[in-house]
Amino acid sequence: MLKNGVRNTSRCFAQASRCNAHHSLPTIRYFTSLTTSSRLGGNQTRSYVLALAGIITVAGLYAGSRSRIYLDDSVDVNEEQRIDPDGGVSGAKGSKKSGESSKIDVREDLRVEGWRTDKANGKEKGYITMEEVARHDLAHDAWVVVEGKVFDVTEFHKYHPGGSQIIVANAGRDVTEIFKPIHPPKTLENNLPPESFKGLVDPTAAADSLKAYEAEQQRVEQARNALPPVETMLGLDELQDAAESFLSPRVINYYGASSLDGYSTAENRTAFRKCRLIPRVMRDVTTVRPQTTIFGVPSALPIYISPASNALLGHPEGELNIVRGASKTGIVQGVSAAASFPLDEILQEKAKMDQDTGTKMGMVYQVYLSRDRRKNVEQLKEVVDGGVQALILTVDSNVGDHRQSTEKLKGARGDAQPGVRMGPIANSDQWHDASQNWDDLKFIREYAPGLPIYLKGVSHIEDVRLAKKHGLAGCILSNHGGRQLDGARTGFDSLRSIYVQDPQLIKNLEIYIDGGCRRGHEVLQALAFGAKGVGLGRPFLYAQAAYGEKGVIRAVRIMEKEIATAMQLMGVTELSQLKPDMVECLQEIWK
Ligand SMILES: Cc1cc2nc3c(=O)[nH]c(=O)nc-3n(C[C@H](O)[C@H](O)[C@H](O)COP(=O)(O)O)c2cc1C
Repeated sequence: MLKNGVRNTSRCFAQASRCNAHHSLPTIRYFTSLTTSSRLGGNQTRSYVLALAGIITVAGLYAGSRSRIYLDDSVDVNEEQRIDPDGGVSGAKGSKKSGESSKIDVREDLRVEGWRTDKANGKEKGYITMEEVARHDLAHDAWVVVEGKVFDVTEFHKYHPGGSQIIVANAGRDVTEIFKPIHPPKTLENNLPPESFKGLVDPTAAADSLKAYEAEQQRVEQARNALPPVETMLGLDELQDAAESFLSPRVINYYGASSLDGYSTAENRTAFRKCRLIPRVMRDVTTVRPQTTIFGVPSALPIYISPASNALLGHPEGELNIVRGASKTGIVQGVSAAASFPLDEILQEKAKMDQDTGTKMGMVYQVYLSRDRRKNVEQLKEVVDGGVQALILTVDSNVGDHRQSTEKLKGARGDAQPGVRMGPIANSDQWHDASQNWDDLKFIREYAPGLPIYLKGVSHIEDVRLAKKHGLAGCILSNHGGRQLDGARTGFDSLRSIYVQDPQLIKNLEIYIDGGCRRGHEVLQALAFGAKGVGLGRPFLYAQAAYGEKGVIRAVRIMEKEIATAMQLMGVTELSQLKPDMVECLQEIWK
């Protein structure tokens, strides 16, 4: 059953549980990404809904008691982290997963499985050189090496549950050590048509490639271990610097990348600087209370972790670091549809943390509409069964991104080479659907009944109005960290503009923003214009990359201290006391 040269993949990959029956495969995951397919058991949903009110009450008490900040000389808001016995840098020495090394046995008799082993780049009994593999490093011509075998994944990557980007970014390379720890044996052999197998690489070259990979892993591990103690990190940018001091250029690029010229990414940072704060004085602010609810869940702070893919690229424990850090600090984690651990593992970690802490952490799940809606059905079922508290539907990614810096870094020849047809470009990545529209909400609601839905990636006031009209719980004003439409207005500027036009709209709907926020007082600026909370994406990727779970905790503590201090200096004890007249902004004339 071939579809575009891909056997059984587009449906089965996202439906691992059902496919297992077909292929006798255990959980299927692809590359550093994770599938989000359904593996959780049946009807926890109803009981969860029934229990929700009670849980929220308990969690509210927890968040309230835990993070109330009494600021006097004897209390340092960073104290908790220093004494946190579990705050060690998990996985800093490399997890079991990353420590596994490949055993490449090119003598393995592939013929038993119907594979030809004597075919090598057209030459009988020859080997494919790594130089030859490196020439196939493009989306429309992508080869990878796994355990000495060369595969053409040009069609396959389009159907990869974790998105094609992670494969394309690694095309032309030996990906054994990225691939192997998170995929069952023979995943590619079992799921690709035989013609995708191109041959074998010279065992010496494969071994060299493996050695180089292992040396790189060692370098990263040593560099991470040599970082200054996490307590010396005083701002989120310092955590980024720490991570970037040792991460490979590819990972730095992946986390930092913007679309095209990075205009929107840069604007995200400067947007906050167009405003100045006008504090109130002579008010008793001995005690401040920065707690709120985020996506309907009690939160210690008016910030949350924006869903961002592939945390594993920065640290072997990836999203699990974020679960632990968010749970221990009482903030909400947004889990990306392209997270690098499968949702069931993330949910298991959450359950463990809930048990350890005796409370229920806030976790919301982000989805993209897939062109193959069956993938969404599986995904939503797992999400609902897993008991996440809300859905974030990201709608600014109806087509894939265009990250020139990433393509350049890869040394890709680009689609402009002679003989390769330029546009119109048909996007085939499964997690983007150019046809998505408001009617699709019916579909989402059908498979995620009762879950509040927040639309992420909204900029225009009319779309906020439409979201309200369609009964959505809220909107996240965002330009995706500047990774989608370059030139798109920043989340903070959208908030200001919408507030000026229709303040009531913001009062009647939960509005969040994200993009470029790195300081506590910037969060307060957004709250003054009616935002319920602010999402931070990259800071948590960097924090966990540098220091694992402890970095996540540190990032939260940094923001906690900054928010609490800024509240005191602004003369407010409750977030609701922040008002637009306490922020003054440059008024651009755009029309
Ligand atoms: C590496 C990376 C991966 C991301 N992956 C996703 C994703 O899978 N889904 C999504 O809705 N947003 C994703 N985002 C966007 C973030 O949710 C958020 O909108 C953005 O990072 C906010 O900007 P900031 O990084 O300046 O805080 C990603 C951002 C980055 C940097």
